[in-house]
Amino acid sequence: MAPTLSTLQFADPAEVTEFVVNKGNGVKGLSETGIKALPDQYIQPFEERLINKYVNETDEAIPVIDMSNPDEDKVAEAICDAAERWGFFQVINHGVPLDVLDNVKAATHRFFNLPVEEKSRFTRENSLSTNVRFGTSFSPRAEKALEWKDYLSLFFVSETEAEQYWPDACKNEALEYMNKSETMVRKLLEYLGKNLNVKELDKTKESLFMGSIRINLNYYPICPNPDLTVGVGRHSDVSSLTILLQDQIGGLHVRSLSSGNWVHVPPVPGSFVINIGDAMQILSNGRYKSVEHRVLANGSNNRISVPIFVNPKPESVIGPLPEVVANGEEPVYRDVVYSDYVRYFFKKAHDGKKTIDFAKI
Ligand SMILES: COc1cc(/C=C/C(=O)SCCNC(=O)CCNC(=O)[C@H](O)C(C)(C)COP(=O)(O)OP(=O)(O)OC[C@H]2O[C@@H](n3cnc4c(N)ncnc43)[C@H](O)[C@@H]2OP(=O)(O)O)ccc1O
Ligand SMILES: O=C(O)CCC(=O)C(=O)O
Ligand SMILES: [Fe+2]
Repeated sequence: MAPTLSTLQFADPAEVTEFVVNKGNGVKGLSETGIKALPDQYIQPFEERLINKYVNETDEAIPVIDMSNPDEDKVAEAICDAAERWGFFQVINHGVPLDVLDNVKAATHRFFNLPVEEKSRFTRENSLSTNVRFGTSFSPRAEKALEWKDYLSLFFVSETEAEQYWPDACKNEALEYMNKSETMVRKLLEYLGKNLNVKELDKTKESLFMGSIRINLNYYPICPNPDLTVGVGRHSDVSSLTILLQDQIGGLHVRSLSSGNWVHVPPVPGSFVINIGDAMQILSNGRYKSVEHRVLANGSNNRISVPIFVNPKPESVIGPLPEVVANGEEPVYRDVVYSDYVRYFFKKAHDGKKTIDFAKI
């Protein structure tokens, strides 16, 4: 039977961890007990909190790019410029049908609203596939302070594997979202590649830029003391490109490369937030920037987001592209096997931009 407010007592912090992490209730389960104060293990060090009054007043904003005429040179230029100067931008009129976005958002709520017994079938311990993982925070065993977020992570291997192992509550919608976004993803990579002297997305470039796909469904429940914690701590993604669908609640902040300010990414209906990941920063020898971002916890609303991480193939060796260093430019990064890079990322707590040091010469 599901625990109720009256039966739940968290006499000591270990009981919270047992309930949230080990029993699979997640922070959503904790939030729904009606808990009034943030448990100690979620209290972030002062400097990691993103209290509104400490976010600099700024009129900076990440670019919003209209892709209605994707073959216009100015669209490609705006995207490459944003990738160099911000590492982040939003796209509108991107060609992905809006009902596909609505459906995957509804499916995200459907999955997280399942009873804990159902969701727990997909925890690291129980999941029948290592490609499907329901979890909480980022890396609970490595973190000193936990993050106020639950997630379902789906690594795409094949339609057949997804059909067999992904949760029924969301698999069709997640697959459709992934498939219907492919044309836009190719277009974005084609623009970014051309600007690096990559003439076409041939098989080699395809496996470097978009050789594997992971979709995460993120759930940020209402938090009792949002100012003391974070939804997601400062990090950069390890992908080549991330396509993020957010709902109307807001809370994502990006570090401006020019000022160092934390800049809010306002929800724009029907848009995607696109960001450069570490793999693309490495392949472009630092021309495109994977930028620190983080998510505020929220005291009044539940929030969801659905990132598609477009990555190199796990076995790919990534380093600065020959096309980029052909003109004598010094490589800033060494060659690394992509799965080694990702394992290094997942094994430690979020730490801003430090993961990329793994590949620095
Ligand atoms: C969760 O909160 C997040 C996530 C993020 C993610 C940002 C990204 O950019 S994700 C894109 C990552 N790239 C890929 O997935 C493509 C390439 N994939 C691979 O190379 C491999 O699948 C692998 C990820 C390296 C896993 O390899 P494998 O040899 O099978 O090793 P495992 O034993 O399964 O995992 C090793 C270790 O990694 C951690 N881990 C694995 N998967 C996840 C996951 N989906 N979410 C969280 N952590 C994961 C885990 O520690 C594993 O060790 P365990 O002992 O715990 O099993 C950004 C921000 C966020 O807040
Ligand atoms: O939820 C968001 O807005 C961003 C989440 C994120 O940064 C991630 O999953 O990597
Ligand atoms: Fe991220």
